[in-house]
Amino acid sequence: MNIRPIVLVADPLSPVALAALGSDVEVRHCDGTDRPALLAAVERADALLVRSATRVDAEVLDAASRLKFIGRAGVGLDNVDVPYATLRGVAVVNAPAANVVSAAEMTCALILASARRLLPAATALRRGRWERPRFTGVELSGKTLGVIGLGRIGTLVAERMAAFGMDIVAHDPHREGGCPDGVKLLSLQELLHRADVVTVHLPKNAETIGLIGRAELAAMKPTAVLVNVARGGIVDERALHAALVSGQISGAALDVFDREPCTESPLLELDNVTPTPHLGASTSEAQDRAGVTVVEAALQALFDRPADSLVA
Ligand SMILES: NC(=O)c1ccc[n+]([C@@H]2O[C@H](COP(=O)([O-])OP(=O)(O)OC[C@H]3O[C@@H](n4cnc5c(N)ncnc54)[C@H](O)[C@@H]3O)[C@@H](O)[C@H]2O)c1
Ligand SMILES: O=C(O)CC[C@@H](O)C(=O)O
Repeated sequence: MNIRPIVLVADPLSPVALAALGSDVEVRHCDGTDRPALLAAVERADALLVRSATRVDAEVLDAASRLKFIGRAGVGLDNVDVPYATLRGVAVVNAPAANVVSAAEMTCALILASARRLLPAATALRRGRWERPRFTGVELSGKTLGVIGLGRIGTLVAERMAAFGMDIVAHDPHREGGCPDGVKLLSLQELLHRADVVTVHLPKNAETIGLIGRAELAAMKPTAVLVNVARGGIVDERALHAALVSGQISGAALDVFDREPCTESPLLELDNVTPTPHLGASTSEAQDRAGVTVVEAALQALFDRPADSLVA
C-alpha cells in the first residue's frame, strides 16, 4: 500500500493553494483555534499549514511526533515557536513577500478613512443622519507620516502615502542599507513629536511588545492618528484607550488586537477608532501567493523535489 504523507491545514487557505497540494499528499483539515481538535489532528501530520490564527507552541510540537514541516502562509511568525520547532528538527517556512502589498494598501485605506472620518460618517448616515459639519476631515497633503518599522510593508506605505503629498519620517534602528529617497530617519521620540499619522509596521517580539505605551502616546500630537496593521500587543491597548478618551491623540485605526478574535473591547466602542478584524492580508491575490508559497515549500520538504515541478 502506498502511504501518502499527511498535510494538515489548520487555517483557511486559498482554493488555489489547496489545489496546488495535488494528489501525492493526503490533505486533512482542522480548526486550529480548537485546541483539542488541533492536538489530536497534528499527531499524525507530516506537514502543518497555518495562517495567523493557529498557535503552534511547544504543546502542539510535542504532540506532533511525525511533523517535518510548518508552513506559515503569511509574514508574522509570532504564532509559531520557531526556536522549539528548530530544536525538534521541524522546518518552518513563511511567505515574507506574499501579502505585503495587500497589507500596505490596507494601511493606506485606514489612513484615508481616519482622515475623512469615513466609518462614523457612514454609520450615522445608515442611521438616517445627514451630518455634514460633524464629519469635516483633514487633508493628508502636507502632513507628516511617521513609519515605525521601515521594512517591506513600511516602505510600501511610505511610497504610497508620499504620492498623497505626505512628508515621510521613519524610525528603524535595525534597518540595513540606505533609506528610500525622501524618507528621513528619526529617533522614536522625534517621530512621535512630529508625525500627524503614526503607522506601525514591526514584527511582534520581546523588543516590540508594548513599544507604543503611555509615554509614547503622550509624546504624540493631540491631532495625531495611530494606525496599527502589524500586531496587537505592540500598542498597549489600555494606554491607547485612555489616550483616545482623554483627547491626548485624535484617533486610531486598528487591524490587529492583543487577543484575537477581538469582538469585545472598550476600543471597539469609541467613535474615533476604525477597527477591522485582521484583514491586512485578506485579498485573493495575497492569499493565493501566500498559500502557494508554503505549499511549494511543503512539497519540497516532504518529497525532496524541486518546487517548480510540483505546482501547476
Ligand atoms: N495585518 C496583517 O494582516 C498583516 C499582514 C502582513 C504582515 N503583518 C505584520 O506586519 C509586520 C511587518 O511586516 P514586514 O513585512 O514589513 O516585515 P519586515 O521584516 O520587512 O519589516 C519590519 C521592520 O521593522 C524593523 N524593526 C524591528 N524592530 C524594530 C524596533 N524595535 N523599532 C523600529 N523598527 C524595528 C526591522 O528593522 C524591519 O525593517 C509583520 O511582522 C507582521 O506581524 C500584518
Ligand atoms: O492571513 C492571515 O492570517 C494574516 C497574516 C498576516 O498577519 C501576516 O503576518 O502575514
